[in-house]
Order: sequence, then C-alpha cells, then structure tokens
Amino acid sequence: MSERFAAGSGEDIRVEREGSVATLVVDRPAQRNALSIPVCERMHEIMDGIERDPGIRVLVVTGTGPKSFVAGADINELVAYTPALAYRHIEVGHTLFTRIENLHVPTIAAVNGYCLGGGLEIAMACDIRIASANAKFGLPEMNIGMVPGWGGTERLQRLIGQSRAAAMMLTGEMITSDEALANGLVYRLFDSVDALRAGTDELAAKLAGFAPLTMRATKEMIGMSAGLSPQQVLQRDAAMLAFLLTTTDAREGLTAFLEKRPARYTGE
Ligand SMILES: CCCCCCCCCCCCC[C@H](O)CC(=O)SCCNC(=O)CCNC(=O)[C@H](O)C(C)(C)COP(=O)(O)OP(=O)(O)OC[C@H]1O[C@@H](n2cnc3c(N)ncnc32)[C@H](O)[C@@H]1OP(=O)(O)O
Repeated sequence: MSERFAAGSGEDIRVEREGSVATLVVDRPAQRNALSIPVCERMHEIMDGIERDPGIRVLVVTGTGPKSFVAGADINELVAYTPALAYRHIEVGHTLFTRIENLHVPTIAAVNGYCLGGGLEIAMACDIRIASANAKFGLPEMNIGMVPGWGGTERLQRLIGQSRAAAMMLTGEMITSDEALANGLVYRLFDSVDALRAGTDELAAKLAGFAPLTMRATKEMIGMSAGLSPQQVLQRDAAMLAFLLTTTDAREGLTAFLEKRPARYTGE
C-alpha cells in the first residue's frame, strides 16, 4: 500500500504508479493543497502520459493529508489578477477537469480532507468520490467574492440537485462527509484516512480487474446520455452491447460465470 497520502515529496504534484493504478497526489500542505496554475499545468503533462499508457486502468486523484484534499484554486494567484493570467487560469482548469472527466479509464477522487472550490470541482470531474470522515465539501467562493469558475456550478447541480447545490453555493457553507454521503456526492465513507487509503486501494484494484473495453463503453454511455432522446439512448445502448458481444472479453466474462470461475480479461 503506497504512502500516497504522505506529504513532503518536495513536488507540489506527483504521480504514483502501483500496477495498473495511477495516483495523482497534490502535495502543497502549507497551502492546504491549493491548485496553482503551475500545479494544473504539471497535471496536464501527467495526463499526457496517463492517456497514452495502455497499462493504466484506473486513475486516483487525492491530496496529502491530514487536513486537506484540495482547498481550491490558489487565492494568492487570484488576488494577483491580470487578464492574461486569468484567462490562462480559467483555460488550464477547464481543460484539465474535462480531460479527467473524459478519461477512458475510471477515475476515483479519494477525499481525505477539505474539498473546497476548485478542489470540489476536480473531485466532481472524477467518476467516483470516496472520502474519510474528516472530509468537508463546499463551493465557498461566495465567502471571498468569487464564483466557482471551473465547472462546479453545473456539475454540483447534476450530482446533488439544484436545490441543495444552490444552497451550498449561495451560503458558501461546507457540508460534512456524512451529508455528502447522504446527498450522493460521495459513494463510500471511511472512518479514517488510513481506512480511506485501504479502501481506495481495494476499489481501484476492483475497477482495474474489469474488462477495459466494457469499462470504456460504460463510461462513454454515462457521459453521452445527456442530450439524447430516450429512443436514442436505447439505440446507443443496443449498439454498444452488440459491439461488446463481439469481443473476447465479453465471451470470457459470460463463460467464466457459467463455469463458476473468476474471469481473466485481456482488453480484447
Ligand atoms: C475568461 C477570462 C476571465 C477569467 C476571470 C477569472 C480568473 C480566475 C479563474 C480561476 C478559477 C478558479 C475556480 C475556483 O472555483 C475558485 C476557487 O477555488 S477560489 C478558492 C476556494 N477555496 C476557499 O475559499 C477555501 C479557502 N481556505 C479556507 O477556507 C481555509 O484555509 C481551510 C481550507 C478551511 C483550512 O483552514 P485552516 O486549517 O484553519 O488553515 P488556514 O486557513 O490557516 O490556511 C493554512 C494556509 O493555507 C493557505 N490556504 C488555504 N486555502 C488556500 C487557497 N485556496 N489558496 C491559497 N492558499 C490557501 C492559507 O492562506 C494559509 O496560509 P498561511 O497564512 O499559513 O501562509
């Protein structure tokens, strides 16, 4: 089990690799892991490698504890507003979070502390959010005269509904991990950061063990449903199933069930 939550690597952002699981670790504890432009730009470079590596089947995003996952965009940069910097800041965040959202493998946000502003926005770009009990979630930009600028207004409404999302944004209040579990923002909650670490490893290993083509197809089906009519969704699902049934992995999965043995997927 890696010390992926450990602070002090000297780099503000690092990527760790364990088998087919890659983990992005934001490591700026003195700034509560705030996302600066250089950190976002480095994450783009890391994503270049992850997108091209067929050996990676799961991406985990987390921060070094013990207090913070990611406490938002770097306010020190926001206060140094210049049009050029601002445009670069908006662009680098939007494109980064969209890359994470559209990644061909499943993504897990392992939330081990404050998950605020841009931190909640990157967590919502992930497919699954799991958290330790100490985690707090919010879009607190209202408290500093700002607005969520990296897609959080839309993603939060989509995940927990307009009513609760509006209340969080208009009050700038944080919610607890229990509240985030109850409203569906978080899939699974762990008693401690250590338990979250173990739970992250277990969930990542499970997702990495599934058929890669099926995982990719399911992610695309989830992402593409918005904007399609019910009839188009049914046609899309039928076409995806028909394709998957021609793959070796689908035959392996079905046969393994009938033979009462674990499936061994090859990605073909
Ligand atoms: C098209 C062109 C026009 C574009 C215009 C717009 C351009 C800019 C676009 C950027 C898009 C950003 C989008 C994003 O949605 C916006 C944000 O994320 S804004 C930030 C939101 N987050 C917050 O408001 C949280 C702020 N932090 C806190 O509330 C608290 O720090 C905490 C997280 C609750 C932790 O509290 P404590 O444990 O008590 O710790 P401290 O408060 O003492 O903090 C310790 C230390 O960390 C520093 N720090 C904390 N958060 C940040 C941060 N987000 N950025 C920078 N630094 C942070 C804090 O200052 C302390 O530092 P120290 O004083 O010790 O030097």
